[in-house]
Amino acid sequence: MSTTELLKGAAELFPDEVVTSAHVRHLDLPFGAGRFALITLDNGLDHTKPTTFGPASLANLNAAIDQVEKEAADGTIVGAGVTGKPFIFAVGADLKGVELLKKHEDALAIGKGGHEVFKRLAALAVPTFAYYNGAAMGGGVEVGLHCTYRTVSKAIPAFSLPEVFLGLVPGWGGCTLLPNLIGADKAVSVIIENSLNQNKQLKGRQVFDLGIADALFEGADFLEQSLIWTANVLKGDIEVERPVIDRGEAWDQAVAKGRFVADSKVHGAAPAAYRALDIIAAAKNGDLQQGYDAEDVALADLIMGGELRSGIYAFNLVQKRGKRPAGAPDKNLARPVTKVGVVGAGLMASQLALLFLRRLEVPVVLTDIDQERVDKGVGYVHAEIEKLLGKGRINQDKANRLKALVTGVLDKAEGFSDADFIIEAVFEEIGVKQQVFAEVEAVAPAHAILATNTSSLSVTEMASKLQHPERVVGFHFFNPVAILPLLEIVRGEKTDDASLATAFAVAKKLKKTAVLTKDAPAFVVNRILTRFMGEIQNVIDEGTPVEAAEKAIEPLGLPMSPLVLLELVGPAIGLHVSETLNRAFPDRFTVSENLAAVVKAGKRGFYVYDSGKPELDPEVAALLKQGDVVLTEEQVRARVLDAVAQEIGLMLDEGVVAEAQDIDLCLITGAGWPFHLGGITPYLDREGVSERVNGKKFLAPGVASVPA
Ligand SMILES: NC(=O)c1ccc[n+]([C@@H]2O[C@H](COP(=O)([O-])OP(=O)(O)OC[C@H]3O[C@@H](n4cnc5c(N)ncnc54)[C@H](O)[C@@H]3O)[C@@H](O)[C@H]2O)c1
Repeated sequence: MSTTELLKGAAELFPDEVVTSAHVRHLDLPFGAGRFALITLDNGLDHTKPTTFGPASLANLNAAIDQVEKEAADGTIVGAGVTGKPFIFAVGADLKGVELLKKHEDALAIGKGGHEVFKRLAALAVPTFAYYNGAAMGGGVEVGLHCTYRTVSKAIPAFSLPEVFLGLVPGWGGCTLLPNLIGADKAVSVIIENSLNQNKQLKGRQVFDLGIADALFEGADFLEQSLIWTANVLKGDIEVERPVIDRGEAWDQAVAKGRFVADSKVHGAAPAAYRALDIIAAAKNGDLQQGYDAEDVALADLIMGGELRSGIYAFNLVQKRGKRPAGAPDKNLARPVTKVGVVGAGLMASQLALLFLRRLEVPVVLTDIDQERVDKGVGYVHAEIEKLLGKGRINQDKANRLKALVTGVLDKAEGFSDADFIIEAVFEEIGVKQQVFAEVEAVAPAHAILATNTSSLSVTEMASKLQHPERVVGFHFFNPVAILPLLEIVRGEKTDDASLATAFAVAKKLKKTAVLTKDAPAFVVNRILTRFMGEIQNVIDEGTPVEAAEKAIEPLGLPMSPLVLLELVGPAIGLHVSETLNRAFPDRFTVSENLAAVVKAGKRGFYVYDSGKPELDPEVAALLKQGDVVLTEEQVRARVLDAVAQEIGLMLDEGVVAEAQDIDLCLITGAGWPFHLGGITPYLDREGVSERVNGKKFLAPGVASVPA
């Protein structure tokens, strides 16, 4: 089948494709280097709608190459280049269309379509150049990899091969060409490590340093500089040197390292990274066509699998729902925030002070119960600003300005009398928090918002003794604050719209993913995690060995095992939250005697790491009192997943969040729950757990589901 026929057939599968044009214009290169054809990829929309490739877009590029091919063959042009519309080069395959594909053969056709078109670029009779002028991802990057040379702008906002992150492989040449260009080690870092590291993006300089691009230019006159460089290359005045690729053992080691990274992130539970690594491993022999064929098969298999649907679902949640939170009140009601007060200068409070300072750049006042603690909190913020300065993330002026904006006081009246937004992060005890809010209300302006970072207590109860409970909101951050994007915004019974709107406006400035939750015990993430961990603890308490209980959860591919997570949270905090939830829902949340004993013994967790790997601490083993019911791994998994599905079902019935999507958004952004699961509800739906437990699926048909 010809490329044109292949793409025409595929176009019917993508009914709503936003079509990218590939416009060819001609220009004379500087220094008399000759006539040049420049293809510009453009979908005709502004830069917020990046250029993508579906079959019709590929057909347009194919037609542009028809023209350029003739000109190259008859000597009309000396070279050809590809660039993008302002701020965007191209961001790859049209995922909306890919999601709709229902047959393996159709998925295969999409892979082949891309390959056939891009390969023609590589086969032109003249040298080709990709000018990465703006964001380049996936298929966009791969178009450029087929060119002879590449330049990149210092100003590009993002550059990545994010396929593995989404549940695919870079399947239009990425897995094959990149290791052949820059070596397996660097290719693995881009394709596997960056993707699995929350889809880390490269900046222009890194693209150049990695050897993906041959030249790096300022954003302001990028195309002009690129064309001058092109002229110099074509005239032989600039010679591009490429490293000799080590095809020996180093290649195998790089692939092994990639497998180690994949194992540590997804524990074999998601296939994409492993499929990509197989192709990278095979690319060692330099046989490009063999690599492209393997890419086609892997891509089609993955498009038909569940991981991609979950990946796209999760991506859309974070990109869309995360930015436009469901249930947020009219943003025009929000009041300005020009000064922030933070009560407590402990672990969370000092991180919060730093965050408010950096994002709002307004005065931030910290307070605590003694001067030493206040000084420690301010000292922490200063030290973090110094670190940012040291890393070149801010300049000296900004560091000085930020440092001058943060102060510490003992007297709340002195610090908070002109603050508009005051957040408390003191001990997790309702009495202490009520007392703190009463003291704050006595000195703060009437319009000031009183926010609480409580992890599990009732916001309504906390506000109940105040004169103005309507200005209290829950503002629950996750530790580490700089890394976890989630912010659960809790509406108390009396919270008014203006206070809530202000909370959402602040969250936006803090660049957090805000999710509105009802004032229910432990809100979203802590409630689900506590039920999840609680059920694992239950099966351990009943008699299943610790190692077997942990192993049963591995197929979920969580970033860490449940008991390692407990260590991170702190067993005492875990116990405390389970006690709160046990008071609220005694039928479902138990307080484990074994966990209480571990906490009482002052242990930081169940494991010791003497051998480098977690092993049950013999002292903890001696403390454990277990029953004699030993479950199989399947039974443990079923118990735990059933418990989670039941809890989510109840939370949705109670209206803790608006929809199941919010649960997934919370788990992804607040607990690092894997993208390849799409949070948790698509997984529970797919595994039949939701229907078994609640009689129905969490998500509507077609959302994040696998094609029938
Ligand atoms: N640690 C976490 O991972 C985490 C995550 C999210 C939310 N939280 C919540 O944040 C809050 C603080 O937790 P933390 O881990 O930072 O605790 P922490 O013990 O590190 O800090 C609490 C600070 O509050 C101070 N404090 C106590 N009473 C005070 C008062 N009356 N006036 C002023 N300061 C007072 C203490 O001296 C201490 O410095 C808790 O509500 C907790 O549930 C904690």
